Amino acid sequence: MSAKGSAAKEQMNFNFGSEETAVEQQQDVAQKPKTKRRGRKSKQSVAATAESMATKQRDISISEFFAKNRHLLGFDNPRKALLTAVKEAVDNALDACEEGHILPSIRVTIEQVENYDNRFVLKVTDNGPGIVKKQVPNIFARLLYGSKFHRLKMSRGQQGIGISAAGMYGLITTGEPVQVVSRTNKNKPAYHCHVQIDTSKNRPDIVYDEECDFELPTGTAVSITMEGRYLRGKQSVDEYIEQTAMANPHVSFVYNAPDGNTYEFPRKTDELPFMPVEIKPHPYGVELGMLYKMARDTKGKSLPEFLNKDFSRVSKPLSRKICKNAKLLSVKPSKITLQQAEKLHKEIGQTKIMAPPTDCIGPIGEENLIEGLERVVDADFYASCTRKPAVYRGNPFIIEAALAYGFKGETDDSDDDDKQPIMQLKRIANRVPLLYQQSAGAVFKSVVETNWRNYGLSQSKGALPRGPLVLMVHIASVWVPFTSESKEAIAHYPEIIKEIKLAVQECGRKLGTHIRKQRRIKQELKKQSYIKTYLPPIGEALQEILSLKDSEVEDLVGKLADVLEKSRKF
Ligand SMILES: Nc1ncnc2c1ncn2[C@@H]1O[C@H](COP(=O)(O)OP(=O)(O)OP(=O)(O)O)[C@@H](O)[C@H]1O
Repeated sequence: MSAKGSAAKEQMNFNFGSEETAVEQQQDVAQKPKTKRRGRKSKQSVAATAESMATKQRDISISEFFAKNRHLLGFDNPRKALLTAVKEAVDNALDACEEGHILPSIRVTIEQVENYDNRFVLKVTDNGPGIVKKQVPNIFARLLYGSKFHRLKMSRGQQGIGISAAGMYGLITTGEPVQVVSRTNKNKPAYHCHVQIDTSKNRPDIVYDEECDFELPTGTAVSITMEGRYLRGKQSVDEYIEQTAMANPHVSFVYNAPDGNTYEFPRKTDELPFMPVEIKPHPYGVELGMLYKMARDTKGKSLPEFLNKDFSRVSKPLSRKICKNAKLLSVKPSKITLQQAEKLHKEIGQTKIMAPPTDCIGPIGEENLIEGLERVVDADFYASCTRKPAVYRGNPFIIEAALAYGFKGETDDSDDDDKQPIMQLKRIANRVPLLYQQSAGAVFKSVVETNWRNYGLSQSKGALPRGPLVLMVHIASVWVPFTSESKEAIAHYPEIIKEIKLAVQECGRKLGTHIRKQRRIKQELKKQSYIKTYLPPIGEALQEILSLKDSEVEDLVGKLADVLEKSRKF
């Protein structure tokens, strides 16, 4: 064997372990000194072989994976788990009502189970269109099963994991199945079902089912018994409900909290929000591998037909132009090669294509944003801004911002900036409040990078500004780019950050004008009160100098006070 050949062999042995090396390795192990074990014989780890490992290699069901990694879905501790379960059920209830063009009326009830400190029954009832009997088990006891993942349309849910994960968490922590009652037609009975997930198969087991009555003509009630912890305050269920009410003025909420309190949020508007429609993907957002797969799976008979039918904003003439420029006019989509797909992909990138349609996303709207804020914050000043639609990775999105400044009932005469509270930042995605990981996402980054000193607030570097201020930022998109499956923070896409900054700056400018005016008024009032304090002694001095009568002095002081009043600039 040549030197080159033997070097190559050595290399191979090193990489893949030939028989020789395996024997050498065994000798190596045999030569290693045996460690002395004291006391009872403990089991020794036996070296695995490829064959012994092969006996253990098998499929992992998605539910087994998420049962082990429940923190990825927001079930990392009992307090957060309770919030996540409420959120999943309420988000679904709202999505279902809006898809059915029904003004949502939602009731959330959380009751502590007797004799258990940490066990709760959560029940969420909606007046939506209901769920057909056949789908109930899959929806509540099978992960990655849903109607929203494969479409491009704004909705709260998108992954198809939420409610079944909450049911699975309930089952794991208490052994209790999910209970569902749903009615789809007022002339028919409701369907009642107890269902639990078989985690090894990711399939539902129906424990019990029957026909029954339901309090509403159509709708769904889901009950989950689960381990949880109820604490009020920041990142609580209470805060989530309050912020959901703020971002959804068209929803009527009744919330029965575990401490016996009932909170009601009557709807502020009888108008349903803008109803988004489904769109096709935009060619700019499609990556090469996906384009290749889509072309081979398409029903289109030619490449231009594929581009025209499967994408938005590609007209027939434009689709022909793209294929012609890429010299692919005669290629059948089902026979396209990877190299041809790459040429097509390149040509798409070089062609000017209109931005995607935006009727797939609905903003809350400037008026509704303020109405929503008024629902929860009684302030002196409100401002809002809805930006024009923009696009990230081919997905259209809209950014909105609204702020409330100067909380009524809280006297704040302090000129000391350090005594001012830190701004309260509320992040909303597709009308759902995000309560965790505030500083991890694009909203926080954009807000701290905005120079709030320009708008009359104090701000330390890299921090939120100070002031009696609530700022709400909403992103509406067909696909919100969350940083994880638990949907807590928005990824740092530069296009999104830019839009957030522009929306926040517009509200900031309006706030700046208000704050400057307020400061002028304050200074003016201070000046006037100062002068008013000295009016009587001035009168007395004038009386002495000019020998005036008492009535003349009174008249003079009155006139001076009038002049002062009329000179007010506000
Ligand atoms: N209250 C309800 N009324 C009608 N349909 C519902 C209701 N709850 C759930 N669904 C249906 O069940 C599907 C699965 O819901 P699930 O919460 O698991 O996922 P999702 O809402 O699609 O997405 P995500 O995991 O992001 O929340 C939904 O897509 C919807 O079609």
